[in-house]
Amino acid sequence: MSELVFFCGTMDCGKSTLALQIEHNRSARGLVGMIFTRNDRAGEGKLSSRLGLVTDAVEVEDGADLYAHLVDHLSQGRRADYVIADEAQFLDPEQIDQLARVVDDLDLDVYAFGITTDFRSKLFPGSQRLVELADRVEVLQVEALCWCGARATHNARTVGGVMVVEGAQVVVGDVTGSADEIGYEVLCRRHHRRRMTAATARAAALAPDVLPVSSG
Ligand SMILES: Nc1ncnc2c1ncn2[C@@H]1O[C@H](COP(=O)(O)OP(=O)(O)O)[C@@H](O)[C@H]1O
Ligand SMILES: Cc1cn([C@H]2C[C@H](O)[C@@H](COP(=O)(O)O)O2)c(=O)[nH]c1=O
Repeated sequence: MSELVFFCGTMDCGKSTLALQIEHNRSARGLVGMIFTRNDRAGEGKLSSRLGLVTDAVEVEDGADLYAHLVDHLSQGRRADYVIADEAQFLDPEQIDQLARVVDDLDLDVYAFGITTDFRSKLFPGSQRLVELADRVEVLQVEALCWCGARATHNARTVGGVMVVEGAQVVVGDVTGSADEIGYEVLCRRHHRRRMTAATARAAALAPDVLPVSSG
């Protein structure tokens, strides 16, 4: 029985690496995958991991019909034995419905990978639809860590290391942003709520004691 599986986690927890491993293991056995992505940091039509691996993929455009894309592909006599969709948080809810239809009507496994929540800890619409429709939701086991050592569960957007809470939902970027550009940092919930990033925690630790010291 084919399935729609949503592999999720914070940024930088190994989702794209797992997508590439699934692709590698299946193609090593002669299977052919249809790989979708959207807004990968490596550029259009790429699925890339921070471990340095990258593969070609179909860039999903606004309004593209993923079910129709597969039907066209198959009716041209070309193969697709399974589907991978990386950066699935950027897909429209309708496109997630199309992926569910690929599972049900074309009997192909669909493996979707993405972050569930944005920098304000709100669900991305595509991820919400995946949680609603997936046969299985798998949280990645290699956990990313907050600067405090706790499991990172939230994605913060930063400018110069300082967490921001205003802005567009979609801004492509990385967890290694330079000082003045928009970047991201994964945090535990406590530090996301307190807007305390590694940089602001470091600055607070270095600041002179704010409590008055008096002998009386
Ligand atoms: N130099 C490295 N050595 C070992 N593992 C690394 C290295 N750089 C990155 N990683 C691993 O890659 C993970 C990020 O993988 P990636 O697939 O790009 O994440 P995601 O798609 O979830 O954002 C990190 O959490 C870490 O486990
Ligand atoms: C939190 C958050 C992230 N993004 C972007 C930043 C990256 O380009 C991707 C996540 O990629 P990864 O492979 O999981 O690291 O999403 C965004 O646009 N908006 C956000 O709020």
